[in-house]
Formats: sequence, C-alpha cells, structure tokens
Amino acid sequence: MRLGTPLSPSATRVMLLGAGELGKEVIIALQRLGVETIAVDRYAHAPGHQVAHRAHVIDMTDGAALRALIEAEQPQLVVPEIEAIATEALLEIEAAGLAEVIPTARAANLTMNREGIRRLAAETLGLPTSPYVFADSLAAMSEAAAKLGYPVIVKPVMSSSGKGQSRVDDASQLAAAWDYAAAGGRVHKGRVIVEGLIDFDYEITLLTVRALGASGAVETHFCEPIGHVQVKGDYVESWQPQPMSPVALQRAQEIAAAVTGNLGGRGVFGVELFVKGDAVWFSEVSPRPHDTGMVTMATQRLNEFELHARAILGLPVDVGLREPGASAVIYGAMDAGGIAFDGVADALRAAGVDVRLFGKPEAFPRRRMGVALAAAENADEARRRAKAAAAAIKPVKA
Ligand SMILES: Nc1ncnc2c1ncn2[C@@H]1O[C@H](COP(=O)(O)OP(=O)(O)OP(=O)(O)O)[C@@H](O)[C@H]1O
Ligand SMILES: NCC(=O)N[C@@H]1O[C@H](COP(=O)([O-])[O-])[C@@H](O)[C@H]1O
Ligand SMILES: [Mg+2]
Repeated sequence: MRLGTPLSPSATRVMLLGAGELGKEVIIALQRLGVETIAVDRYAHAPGHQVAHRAHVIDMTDGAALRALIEAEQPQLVVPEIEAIATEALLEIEAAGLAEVIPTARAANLTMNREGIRRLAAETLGLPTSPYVFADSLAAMSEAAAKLGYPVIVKPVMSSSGKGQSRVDDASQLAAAWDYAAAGGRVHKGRVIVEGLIDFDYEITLLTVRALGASGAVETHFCEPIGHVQVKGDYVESWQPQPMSPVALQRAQEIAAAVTGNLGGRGVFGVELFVKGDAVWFSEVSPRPHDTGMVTMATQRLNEFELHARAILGLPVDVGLREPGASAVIYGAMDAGGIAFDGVADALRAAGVDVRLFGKPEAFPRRRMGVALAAAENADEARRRAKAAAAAIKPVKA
C-alpha cells in the first residue's frame, strides 16, 4: 500500500473502532508512518481519542450510525479494537467495497460472539478446547453444568475482560452466576457458554501475525509465547517469553496457524491457549492486539501495536524478541473522574522499568488505568520489577 500525507488528498486513512489503551498505541504506531487516524469510541476523551487526528463518539453497536460515520470519513481501513461492534454492518461495508475491515469483517463477526469462534475452532477445525454447552436459561445452564460436571466456568456469549464471568463450584452458585452473566454481558443478554474447567499448568497468548511477504503472499509469524495470570477473567500480569516444551510450542503454533488461517486477512491475532505438559487447548482469539501483549512494549523490537500497524498497511514485520520482560496492571482503585497518580517517579527509578498511563477520564476500582512494564535478564526478574512498579503507583483523588 502506498502511504500518503495525512490531512491531504493523498492521505492513508485508518479508522479505529474502539480507542482504549490498545487502540491508542496502534494509533501512535500509525501516526509514525504518516497515517491519518480516526478514533471512535462510546465515550468522550477515550485514550485513543487523545492522540488521533479526529475523534468521534458513537454507539458502535448501532449499525446505521457506524455506516454513516464510515461513509463520512471514508477510511481505507477500518480496524476493530473491541468486540462490541455492529459486525453485521461491517460485513455489509466490506461487501460494498466501502473500506477494508481488519483482519476481515468475518473475523470480527465470528469473534464478537463466543459461540461463533468456539464452534469454528472446535466443530469446524476440530481443535482441542474445553468441553462446552451454550445455554439460554438458568434451567438450561443447570443441565449443562450437570452434564459437564463441576466446577464449570460461565460466561456471557458477548463479553470481554472477564465481565460477567464466574466459576461455579456447585449447583447452589448457579443462580448467582446466571444473574452476574446477564448483568455483565453486552449487546444480547441471556445466552451463556458453560465450560468445563481446564486444569492447566499455565496459559499463554501466542501473538500471531499475518503479514505480506516479499512475494506479496500473506505469511504467518509467531512471537515468543506470552505467559499471564488472570484474576476473575481479567489479566493482571504478563511476561515474555514463557518457557514451553518443544512439543507444546509446536502444537500451540499449529493451533494458532489453523485459527488465524481460517479467519484470514492481515494483522496481529492474540491466540489464547491453555497448556498442561505437552497438551494444548484453544481458548479464544482476538483478531487484534491483545491486552497481555502490552508486555511487547518492553520486549520486542516491534511491539504488537507496531506489528499490527505494519501488517495492516501491507508492510513487512519482524517478530523477534529483544529481551525478556513483563507487564503488571495499574487499576483505578476507586470510583472517580479525573484521578491523579502518585509514585510514578519511584516506579521509574528501578532498572528496566517503564510506565504507560492511559488517560481514561473516569476510574473504577477494577478499571485498567495504566500498566507497568519491565525488561530484565529473565522473565522472573522482569515480573518482580513490573509488579513492584505497579504497586508503587498510587491512584489518588485529584
Ligand atoms: N474453561 C476454562 N478453564 C480454565 N480456565 C478458564 C476457562 N475459561 C476461562 N478461564 C480463565 O479465565 C480467563 C478469561 O477467560 P476468557 O479469555 O474466555 O474471558 P474474556 O472475558 O474473553 O477475557 P479477555 O477479553 O480478557 O480475553 C482465561 O484466561 C482463564 O484464565
Ligand atoms: N481484554 C480486552 C481489552 O483489554 N481491551 C482494551 O480495553 C479497552 C476498554 O477498556 P475499558 O473497559 O476500561 O473502557 C478497549 O478499548 C481495549 O483497548
Ligand atoms: Mg481471554
């Protein structure tokens, strides 16, 4: 793709649908390549709004509003950054040739709903996953749990970052899990996936990049595996590289190649996998940079956002690791707008440490407001440094 001059008739225009911490970094990477960026989110002053050429606030689940904005802005590329988007409208937009959807409108559509991607992975591609049943009522959910055997994990079919997700250890907890899923789900309420628990040794995100090679054909590249810890379905810590047995790594790459090959298009995918010994299960995939992949800002020559920017523009990529590193999440810790952060200098005094504060206008106790990054000679030391840095940063009421 020829790259133009922003804000001129030659501009290469890219619209981000979702402008949180991940989109903000993609926009920064695009800006460095002279791309004109348009950030869209559901609320004003989202992180990506603050760095893009133009910012829009719309309900992205409203297909008509989405189409009208794309028609008005005429981006060449539309880049979903969250799942909660009217993906049927994206299918139409792509089919009408109005814009190219990254990686494809079908990928965005299949992954916005756990049912689409789970059935594709398990039933069409035959990949190993946790056992699962979809349920539309508390009664159906109870039946599913009895069939799968406790404990089970219940998740709304449309949710992310662990919203509405709970672990159910026995029948007495079912009703609470159903209500929690209904409250935490997005878009369509009332449908859940009930999954059997996988007793994994560790879980990884395998960042997989589909980018154009010298021949003009798409090639698949794998970053070093990222290990992570999740609490209540949301990531709190990640590190790279996660050591894996050669067999497990091979299986992980085969699963990632199968899923991303089917979804197609160009860009970064975060393939989430559970690992026990040499066994690997597919969990889910983000057809976009992944929150746990923020660690690559400390570890790779090209971080996942730069890789995404390059891949979507048809440019070559380099997924090599520069040095081991880790990330640790900084939470809002309170309900308040316009909060401040103390302790940033203390956090940054430690060797190899860096910090991102996302600039979200409003804090919630468990809202991710920033991330501490650390590089070190090994991932364990990097984890220690990242956690210490995150702990040193104190959100305070302004
Ligand atoms: N079947 C399972 N067995 C064991 N652990 C699970 C299972 N399903 C989910 N988990 C745990 O919960 C975490 C979050 O699950 P999942 O990725 O499906 O949720 P999510 O809301 O899509 O999260 P995100 O948007 O952050 O990726 C997983 O990373 C894993 O730690
Ligand atoms: N696991 C998905 C994920 O991490 N998505 C990231 O969080 C933002 C929403 O944050 P918010 O809920 O604080 O507005 C999204 O915009 C994206 O950057
Ligand atoms: Mg996940």
